[in-house]
Parts: sequence; C-alpha cells; structure tokens
Amino acid sequence: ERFTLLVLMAAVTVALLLFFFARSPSLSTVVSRDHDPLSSAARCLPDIIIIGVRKGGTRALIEMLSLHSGVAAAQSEVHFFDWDSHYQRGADWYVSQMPLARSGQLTVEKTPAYFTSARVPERIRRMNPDARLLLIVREPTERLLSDYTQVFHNRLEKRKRQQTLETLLMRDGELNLDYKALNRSLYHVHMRRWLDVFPRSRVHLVDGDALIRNPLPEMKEVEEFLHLEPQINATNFYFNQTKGFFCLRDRRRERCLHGSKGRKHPRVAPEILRKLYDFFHEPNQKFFEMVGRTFDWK
Ligand SMILES: Nc1ncnc2c1ncn2[C@@H]1O[C@H](COP(=O)(O)OS(=O)(=O)O)[C@@H](OP(=O)(O)O)[C@H]1O
Repeated sequence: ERFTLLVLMAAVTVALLLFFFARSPSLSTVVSRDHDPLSSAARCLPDIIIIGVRKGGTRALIEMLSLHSGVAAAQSEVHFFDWDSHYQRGADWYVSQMPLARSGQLTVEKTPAYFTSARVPERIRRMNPDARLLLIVREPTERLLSDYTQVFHNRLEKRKRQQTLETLLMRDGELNLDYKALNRSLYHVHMRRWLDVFPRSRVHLVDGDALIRNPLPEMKEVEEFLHLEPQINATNFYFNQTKGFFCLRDRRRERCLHGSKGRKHPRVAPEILRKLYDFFHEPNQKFFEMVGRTFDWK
C-alpha cells in the first residue's frame, strides 16, 4: 500500500513538473529576459550631435541613422546649447530630453541651429569634449533657396506678410550680406569657430546633395566614423517617385520624410543665380581648405 502511495506521489510530482515547465518560459527565455536590454534602458547625454546645417538634410540624416539598432535618436530638436532659456535648465534637463537608450546604444540629437550659433561649440565641449559631431552640408545657393522657402512657409502659416526673395537678397543691385539665409551658407565663417574648439577628427562631414541622390554610401561613411557595426544596407532605402526622394524601410515599417521636406523652391532670375554662384565661389574654397576636402558645388 505504501509502495502504491509512493508511486502515486511520484506520478503526481512528475505531472506537476511537466505542467509547470510546459506553461512557464524556457530557461533560456528567463535568462534572456533577465538580460533584456530594454530593462536597462536609460537616458543619457548624447554621444553624437548633428550640428547642422539648417536645410542641409539633418532630418533625413537622423532618421537614416536611427535605422541602425545601435542608435537611439531624439525625435525633436532640443535647442539646448543655442537657447539660453534651455541652457540655463542644466544638464539634467538636457538628458531628460533624450530618448531611452539600451546599454551599448549611442544617443543622437539634431539641432541645425547649433552650427551658426557662436556660443555653441564651447558649450558642447564643456559638457562633452568627446562628443562626435556630424555636419551635413549642401550646395550653398541651393541651401539658401531652401532656407528662404522654409521661412516663406512659416510666415504663410502665421499669416504674416511675405517678401520676395529678390527683396531680401538684393540691396542697391548688390547681394545683401545682412540677409541671414545668405550668411548661413558662408560655411567657412561658422566652421572656423568649431575647429577652434574641436579637432577636425571629431567632425564628420556628410554631403547633403549626395545623400539626396543616393543615401547609402553617405550612411556607410557615417557608420564608419561612429565605429558602428556595418548594418545599414540597400534594403533600407527605396525611391518614391511621387515624392522624388528616397524613403526609409526597416523591419517595422516604411516611411518617407514629412511633406515639409522636399518643397518646391522659388524660381530665381538667372542673373541673380549667377551672382550667388560667383559670390559663394571664394568662401567655398576657404571652406574646402579648412576641412581638407572638396564638394561638387557650382
Ligand atoms: N530622403 C529625403 N527626403 C526628403 N528630403 C530630403 C531627403 N534627403 C535629404 N532631404 C533634404 O532635406 C532638406 C531639409 O533639410 P533639414 O531636414 O536639415 O531641414 S531643417 O533645417 O531641419 O528644417 C530638404 O530640403 P528642401 O528640398 O529644400 O525642402 C530635402 O531636400
């Protein structure tokens, strides 16, 4: 009788054990959940900052970079180093604006206004001298026209009075050097301040015109600069005929940039265009010399 009882108890125990293991996650699942990187996600200071240029393709760059599993990207422009009201809130506030990053992921934010803001390079250096900086540049006249178009649409939304490009750009038959959109395309003026503070090796230049035409080679260079495992590949991009731009694809979804990217630029009189190309020729050469590479600009 005692033997039967023992056999019965053993059978119940085995049944219970089988039932338990069938319903519970396997040991390997438990272990991997313990090490689930998501559980150790945290916000931290950015390792990478996309400093500009405005209208250079900064949104495309950060979106393309976030295709990489090793990158966590801030969604909106933080304006920490260029807006005093934000800067005064301190590093804790800055960190609170960053995305959750899993251990080993690099955090990136983009604020294109940093590039032309005089106090920013030193402020970044003080906070993180090891920050890696990405600067995406675009042919200066094209960038100026994109800048004008952006302001035009902002004013349209706010129902403000519009000004033609000619009124802003020309003064007494000459280019108006006080026009902000023109000044922002004088890359060497702004770059000087960055190179006074950061070694050239800390700043990687992305060719914004090339990124529009064919994003993959530019992104491979970015991966290399950031010492990221090569991951971004041709399947991450597809050309959208309607939009006229490359859109992005990852395991989760396909997406194009917002409609505010890729707007039609104003038609400009050929003689004004000529003036602009002539005007930018010398500053461009200075920029090329400063950064040690050339771009295929007019
Ligand atoms: N893939 C893709 N899709 C859409 N747009 C693209 C893409 N790659 C680069 N671009 C170019 O990005 C330009 C906008 O630059 P930014 O994102 O730096 O603008 S902003 O300063 O943040 O407002 C925007 O300028 P405009 O064409 O003048 O609108 C685009 O030409």
